[in-house]
Amino acid sequence: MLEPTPVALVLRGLRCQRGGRVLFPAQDRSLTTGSAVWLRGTNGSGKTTLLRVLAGLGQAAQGTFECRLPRLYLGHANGLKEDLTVGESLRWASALAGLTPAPAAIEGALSAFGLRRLQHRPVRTLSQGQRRRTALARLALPSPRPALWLLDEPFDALDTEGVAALVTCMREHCAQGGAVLYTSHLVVPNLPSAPWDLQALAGGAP
Ligand SMILES: Nc1ncnc2c1ncn2[C@@H]1O[C@H](COP(=O)(O)OP(=O)(O)OP(=O)(O)O)[C@@H](O)[C@H]1O
Repeated sequence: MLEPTPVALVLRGLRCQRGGRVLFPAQDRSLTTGSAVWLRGTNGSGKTTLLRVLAGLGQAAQGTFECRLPRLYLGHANGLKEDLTVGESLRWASALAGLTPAPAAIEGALSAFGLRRLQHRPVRTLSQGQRRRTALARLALPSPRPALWLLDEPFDALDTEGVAALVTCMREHCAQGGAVLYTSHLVVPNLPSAPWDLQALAGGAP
């Protein structure tokens, strides 16, 4: 008999609020390891708020959730320091995550996002897409354990090649027993994903 796929995340009646308003109906959901889930919803429906709560950066209004994998959250903002180079930024992000990747792993992650040629360039000289690639490169570092990635609009500012690099990275992560919950306003090609629709409550949208 096949073993059931392990659960990465469970939500039980979870609701979130901003500015004192509850944003969406109670969510009862689960995400399994090895899967990517596309969190969809209109502007203002509460996707960012929900991801931040799941990342431990905000409080739920009601309900609970249980995450059975380590979490890695990447928000809208790239969180880069203007004076660091691309290579230093990746090493800094690794250190913040408690990782000390070997030089070959850093090179591999830079290559995965087409950044090797830019590795000595300061962040302040990068375009928006190059900044996004730099922030995302940490996803291509070898990880000691499968994780749940919580990615808020990770495809923003990426060109076709950047989208393909991130899709490859997400697919490999799922194949290795990780899980991904991401938002995107556009359909992402070649990324099999289960949809999760967040419906704003009346008065919850802009
Ligand atoms: N600082 C704030 N104070 C009060 N309300 C806020 C604040 N920030 C956001 N909101 C409101 O919370 C709601 C949910 O915002 P959130 O950013 O989670 O939505 P979203 O689904 O991620 O939207 P988008 O698709 O536009 O990124 C919105 O209606 C927004 O107006």
